Amino acid sequence: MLHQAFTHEARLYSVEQIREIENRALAAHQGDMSLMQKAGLATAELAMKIGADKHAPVLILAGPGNNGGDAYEAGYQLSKLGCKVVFVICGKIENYSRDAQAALQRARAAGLEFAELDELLNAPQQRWSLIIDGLFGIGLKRSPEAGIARLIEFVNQLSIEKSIPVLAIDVPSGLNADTGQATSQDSAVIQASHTISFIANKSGLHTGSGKDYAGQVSISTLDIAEDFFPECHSYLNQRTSLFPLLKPRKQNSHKGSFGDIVVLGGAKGMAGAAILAARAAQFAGAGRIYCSMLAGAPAYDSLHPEIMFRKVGEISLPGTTVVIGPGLGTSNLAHALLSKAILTAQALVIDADALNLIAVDSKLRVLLHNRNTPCIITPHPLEAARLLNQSAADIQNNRLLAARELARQFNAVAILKGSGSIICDPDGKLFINTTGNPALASGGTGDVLAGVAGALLAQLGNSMDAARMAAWVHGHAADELVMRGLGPIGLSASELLPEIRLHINKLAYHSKTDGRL
Ligand SMILES: NC(=O)C1=CN([C@@H]2O[C@H](COP(=O)(O)OP(=O)(O)OC[C@H]3O[C@@H](n4cnc5c(N)ncnc54)[C@H](OP(=O)(O)O)[C@@H]3O)[C@@H](O)[C@H]2O)[C@@H](O)CC1
Ligand SMILES: [K+]
Repeated sequence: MLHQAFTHEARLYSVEQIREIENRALAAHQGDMSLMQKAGLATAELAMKIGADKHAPVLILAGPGNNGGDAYEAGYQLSKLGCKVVFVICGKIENYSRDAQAALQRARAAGLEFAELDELLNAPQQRWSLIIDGLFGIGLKRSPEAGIARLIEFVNQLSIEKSIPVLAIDVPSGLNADTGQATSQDSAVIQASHTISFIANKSGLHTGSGKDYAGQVSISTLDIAEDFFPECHSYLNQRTSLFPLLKPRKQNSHKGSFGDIVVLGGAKGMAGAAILAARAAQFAGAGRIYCSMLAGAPAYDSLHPEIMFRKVGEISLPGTTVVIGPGLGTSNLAHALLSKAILTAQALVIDADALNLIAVDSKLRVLLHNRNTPCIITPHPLEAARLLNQSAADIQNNRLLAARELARQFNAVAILKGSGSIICDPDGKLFINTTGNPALASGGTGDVLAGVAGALLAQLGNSMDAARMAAWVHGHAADELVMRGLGPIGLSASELLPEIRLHINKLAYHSKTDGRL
């Protein structure tokens, strides 16, 4: 099975799939400990690593379901390790499952401390070494009601003011584990510094708002055997799976070996977008780069004279990889160029205004469908909303579903941009990107991504591989620059270029040369 090539950390399962795995594992009764006891032990072990200590108590919030059961087991294990714990019960315990009842009884029998919610809210000065969030896991169905929402806000405030780590059990409470969104726009979500995800990794921890709420994610499979896991179709887009894609270059190669890129865009007032995409294609290793701008081409790019400018009517597209959209506008000429590109380009990246043109023209969709190989489309949520005739909020509410629809409807590999960009092919195979940060939320970074995707498509010849590598290297370049203090505030799209070049070279050569280029 393909998924076995990926680690447990890299495989993403839906809540529905996790419920199935859990049910099968529960029915099989493997080992002496229940899954909940294992979950509690794994939580306690992580808690000890990230801040639980013997000098200040650990605050443990236990909710109305099995997530609460995990919390009691974790507290019990922590007490055995010498930590003082204080539980706050949130919700009716009459409805607890048998395992959760047993966990609560074990904690009570061990004489552990329980506090009332009001006591906690009225004692903001109490010092805690760690807060464990066991309010809701994958069973969250609606927005936390007022009392629990107030508790979540209280905990978030406390952890920021006093720098207390917050460990979320399975999922930060209030977050949808599939979509990475809160149940409604203003509903409360625990802001965790760490999340321990049980049985499998979950998409919602890595896309949309998930990255902001989950903090550092670790996985515990609860020792469930590999056979219990079904084939999975969603993965994290990580560096390790990109290594084999870009091969070291042969000595006997020439500029024709690495593809001709044609950037089409740059209407009046937006010339910079096309130039950025062209420069990005240069830095990402394309052999020859041409640029045609609707505003009229300059004689040359003085910073990168290697880019060749051609008049719009003079450019030939067959045999080339076209990047169309950066600064293209939506004029009739833009439309005509897009039709021509879809009909004749060997390979294609469609970005920005080219996507807006497709959104309102069903004939262009038909042309896209008739292409033999999927192109790459790179919408941000608003462009995706136009393409799918939805609102941007609809897109964000279920980014995975939106990416799958985009890929299927447009016969494309879609890169749905945003926090945790999603890369999906027309068959529904999906990757969530692991790199990138708010430094990329500035003008021009999308043009750079389109240019890099074009150059990698020309070199790799496969839209999914190119899209995955482009998204990863684009985000990783921003991460590295931010680590050196060059962002997130004020990082410009142009500064990404040399960093992208560095990391593409590392991907091609690092594994072969033990880190040396
Ligand atoms: N089974 C096992 O052995 C294992 C389970 N595991 C653990 O169990 C977790 C899943 O447990 P779960 O299914 O009980 O769901 P959970 O997330 O605890 O919440 C459900 C409760 O919350 C309630 N509720 C929901 N929304 C609400 C709201 N907004 N405001 C108020 N109440 C709300 C809901 O009420 P209801 O809607 O049914 O009325 C129900 O009572 C999983 O994430 C993992 O941590 C792992 O240890 C592996 C072994
Ligand atoms: K939780």
